[in-house]
Amino acid sequence: MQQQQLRQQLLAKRAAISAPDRAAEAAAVSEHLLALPELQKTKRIGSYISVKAELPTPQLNQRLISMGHQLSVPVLHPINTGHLLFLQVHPKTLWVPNKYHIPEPALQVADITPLAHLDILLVPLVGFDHQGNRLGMGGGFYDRTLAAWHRGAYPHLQVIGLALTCQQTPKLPVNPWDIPLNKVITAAKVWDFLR
Ligand SMILES: Nc1nc2c(c(=O)[nH]1)N(C=O)[C@@H](CNc1ccc(C(=O)N[C@@H](CCC(=O)O)C(=O)O)cc1)CN2
Ligand SMILES: Nc1ncnc2c1ncn2[C@@H]1O[C@H](COP(=O)(O)OP(=O)(O)OP(=O)(O)O)[C@@H](O)[C@H]1O
Repeated sequence: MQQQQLRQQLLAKRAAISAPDRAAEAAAVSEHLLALPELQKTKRIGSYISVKAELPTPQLNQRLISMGHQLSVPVLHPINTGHLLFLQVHPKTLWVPNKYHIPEPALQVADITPLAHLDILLVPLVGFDHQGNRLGMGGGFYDRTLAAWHRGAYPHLQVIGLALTCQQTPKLPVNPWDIPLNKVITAAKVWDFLR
């Protein structure tokens, strides 16, 4: 199947999940994540602000902050088009919608967290397969932003996808620029992809 067709099919499946089911899956995913050994010490964590039918992150993000983790979220890079910057979230953060209507922190240089400083990056996805391949919204933002990581630039960084169960698919078509994930967490389990 064509990648775009597959994306539409997976987006439709995701949109068909009821709000209570979505919330229940998010709660289960949060429990799995927070139980990981690497989360037992405070870390610098990159997350995302969920929109529409994505696995919801508001409660998870709030819990990560209240546990003392330092939280950053993506901003569309103002200069390096197609890349993401991560900005730390704090009580005084001003939120502005980006061109996709996703809230992001107003750009403040002091809040920039270089990718190299993050320990864990939680990424949204449209689909994933059993080899850790990821299908996103089609902007290539995470692929571009993580290209240096994939070449070994910051080996301590773990990239973890958060997903609804219906987002798994047996095999995704893989493009040369696609960046595979270390783990994907669904309500039922933590998928570990050895690299
Ligand atoms: N919550 C969240 N944040 C994220 C991403 C994401 O997938 N989810 N991204 C992952 O890369 C980046 C933004 N990339 C995106 C690329 C395309 C579309 C998009 O096409 N969205 C709508 C149209 C939105 C609108 O204009 O209302 C669409 O479904 O067609 C959205 C985000 C960074 N932040
Ligand atoms: N490292 C890169 N350098 C240049 N272009 C890239 C790179 N990675 C991806 N792209 C471009 O981005 C476009 C979208 O890629 P793709 O469909 O794989 O995005 P995605 O992973 O689904 O999206 P996202 O990461 O934003 O959720 C492709 O046309 C591809 O050419």
